Amino acid sequence: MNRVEHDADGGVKEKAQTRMPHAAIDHFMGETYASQLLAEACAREADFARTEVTSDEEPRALDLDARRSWTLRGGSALLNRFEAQVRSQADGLLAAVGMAPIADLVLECGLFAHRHGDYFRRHIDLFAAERRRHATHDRIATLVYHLHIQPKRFGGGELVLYSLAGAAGALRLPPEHDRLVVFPAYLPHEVEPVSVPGDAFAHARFSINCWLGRPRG
Ligand SMILES: O=C(O)CCC(=O)C(=O)O
Ligand SMILES: [Fe+2]
Repeated sequence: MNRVEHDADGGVKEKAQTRMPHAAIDHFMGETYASQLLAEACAREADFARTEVTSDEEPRALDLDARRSWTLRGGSALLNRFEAQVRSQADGLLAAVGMAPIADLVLECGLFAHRHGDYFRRHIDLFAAERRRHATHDRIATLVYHLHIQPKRFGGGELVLYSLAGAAGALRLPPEHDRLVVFPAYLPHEVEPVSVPGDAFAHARFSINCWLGRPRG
């Protein structure tokens, strides 16, 4: 046994950090931004469509067994602002999960909503094996920025990180308003089912999901 496994509480955390490297940054964008983005999301409810996923066969298709959530279609100046903030801090965000800076960084960002009954089953964000031919870059790190009305009106929706070794533990992160979570794109994870009493769109679990990637040489 190594030193970490002999440790008390702190050691357990350290072990989880080794198996499921992640970082959480509170107040990442600030309340003014978060409430503006929530207001925009609600005003544009009609621009949200069911999220599609990439499979081995197809670059984009609905697969409601794997993923039930909603994606904002069309651009957003607020999303662009988030992207600019991430770009300016990219090296530090990568370092927070033990990853090296990425030359020619590629960013993919989108705004998502999980409504009543929605979820995203266990998956990795990396396009591996056959799926890889559908993309021109490789995802290196996943960023998830959670936001929702205060106080929170939904239940569930925990982001669960798993170690690569599968059964060796899981880390359940409740979505916290204005918090950014960073983890390597190879780490298996899921969004547990969300329950939104009444299912008002404004009460949904919102998130910006953003990937830091590297163009393929
Ligand atoms: O919303 C989340 O917490 C994570 C979503 C996710 O896993 C993804 O979009 O790939
Ligand atoms: Fe994911």
